[in-house]
Amino acid sequence: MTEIFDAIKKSAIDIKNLIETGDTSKSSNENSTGDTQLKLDIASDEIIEAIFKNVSCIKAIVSEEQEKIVPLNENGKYLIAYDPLDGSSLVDVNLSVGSIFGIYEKEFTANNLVAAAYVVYGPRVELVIATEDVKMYRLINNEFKFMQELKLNEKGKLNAPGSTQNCWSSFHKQLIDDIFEDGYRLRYSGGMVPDLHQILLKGGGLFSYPGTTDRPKGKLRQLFEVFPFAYIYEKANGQAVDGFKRALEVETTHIHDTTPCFFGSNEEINRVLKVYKENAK
Ligand SMILES: O=P(O)(O)OC[C@H]1O[C@](O)(COP(=O)(O)O)[C@@H](O)[C@@H]1O
Ligand SMILES: [Mg+2]
Ligand SMILES: [Mg+2]
Repeated sequence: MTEIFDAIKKSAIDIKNLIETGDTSKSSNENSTGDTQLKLDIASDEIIEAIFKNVSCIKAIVSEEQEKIVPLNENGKYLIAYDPLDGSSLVDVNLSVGSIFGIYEKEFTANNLVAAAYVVYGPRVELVIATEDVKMYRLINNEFKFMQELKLNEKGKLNAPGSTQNCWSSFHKQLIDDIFEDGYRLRYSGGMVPDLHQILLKGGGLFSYPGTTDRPKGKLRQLFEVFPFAYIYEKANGQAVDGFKRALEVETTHIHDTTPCFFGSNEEINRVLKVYKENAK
């Protein structure tokens, strides 16, 4: 597994350089979810694939930017699903973005996830790795230095509500309004990685991306976005759910499946579970 984390560190340095100098315009392609790919999405994907190819323990990969699973090394043990550049449209306005990695064994399903990691490209580059615990590293002079272990408190102060309000169900809107009523602060940049990183570092809160009238199954992708962060939040003493059950119990029928998702500290997630149980049909 160390080889995989070393490969992620290497790709992070290359992607940081790409973000600083690369072309932020759109390509003429769409990915499997129907998003127009930016040239940066494609270039980040190529960087990661080229680096992972040389890691013998990686059997296959699947990227948010590619339609199919790519076999790499027949005798490898691990499967990696990744979002090479999460929040890529934010590069244009110079907000933070990230890369997300889920490390699986046997099959790309939540119960086979064995580790997860993400990189935040912000004013500083930080890497968070979750195996049994959750550790944060910072890029200093081209090397990742260990900074701290991350643990969530029982309750936080931040609220990050995703999607468009006019597509929310009325009970979801009520839940979010009630949370603000209780004094939570709005912290939502539109980048899942920096938004979830902020909640982790500030000790807690709620990030939600519900099922909506236009997207009943939410927007965020299970393998590349939701499961890796669910793993990280659980290992940091928090929770991740789809409204009714653990996100890591959500079934995957296709590699590009999405799911509604909620990440946070225990108190906020228990509140979500209660409201959804009482209201959803
Ligand atoms: O603008 P919305 O609908 O709230 O969506 C924001 C979400 O979409 C994303 O940008 C999707 O990721 P990509 O940029 O990898 O497609 C997440 O980072 C973010 O949480
Ligand atoms: Mg993404
Ligand atoms: Mg992406």
